Amino acid sequence: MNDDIQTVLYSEATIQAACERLGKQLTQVYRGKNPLVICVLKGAVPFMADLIKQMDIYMDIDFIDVSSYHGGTQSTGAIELVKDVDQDVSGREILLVDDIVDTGRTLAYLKDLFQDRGASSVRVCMLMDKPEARQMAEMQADYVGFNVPNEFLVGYGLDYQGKYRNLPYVGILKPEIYQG
Ligand SMILES: O=P(O)(O)OC[C@H]1O[C@H](OP(=O)(O)OP(=O)(O)O)[C@H](O)[C@@H]1O
Ligand code: HPA
Repeated sequence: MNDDIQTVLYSEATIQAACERLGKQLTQVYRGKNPLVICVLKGAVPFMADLIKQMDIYMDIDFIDVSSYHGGTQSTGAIELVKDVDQDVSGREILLVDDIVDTGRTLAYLKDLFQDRGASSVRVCMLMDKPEARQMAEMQADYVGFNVPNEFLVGYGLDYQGKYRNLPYVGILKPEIYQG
């Protein structure tokens, strides 16, 4: 699997340092607030696991699964709710945790969903922000690990056709992998 990678953009150590920095920041923001921290499946699993270990606060966690890429490199535009959260979000301070904001469509869908359900706040923590790909200009994350180039990335949760999520770093695939 590692042989399929052309370039490593963010090493394991660089990602862990970002988790530590974000975790400290979020500890200050949420101390005493008992937030509901929601992991956006599946891509955010490695980031969620590392981030929450760096947050020294009481919290609840939950999981939601929405999908728009269906395995390929282009957003299909239509967001599908595959699995909802288990908990009532009304009156809760929500922190959405995801691996990447790209076009912004997933984030727009999720913010609307939780605001409509009466959350008292909805903030967003993304490991990566790809600003050049944004189709919804107003969609910004509140806390971001890295601004990334406008390339299709894999690793640390990000997949191509369901694979590469388990790489401990983020990189770019060799072109021949896309060409089959
Ligand atoms: O800003 P956008 O263009 O909407 O893209 C961002 C979303 O795309 C990816 O999820 P995907 O829909 O591929 O599901 P996955 O996490 O299960 O891979 C990623 O994890 C984000 O949730
Ligand atoms: O760059 C990406 N790679 C994998 N999945 C994604 N979902 C949005 N952007 C990306």
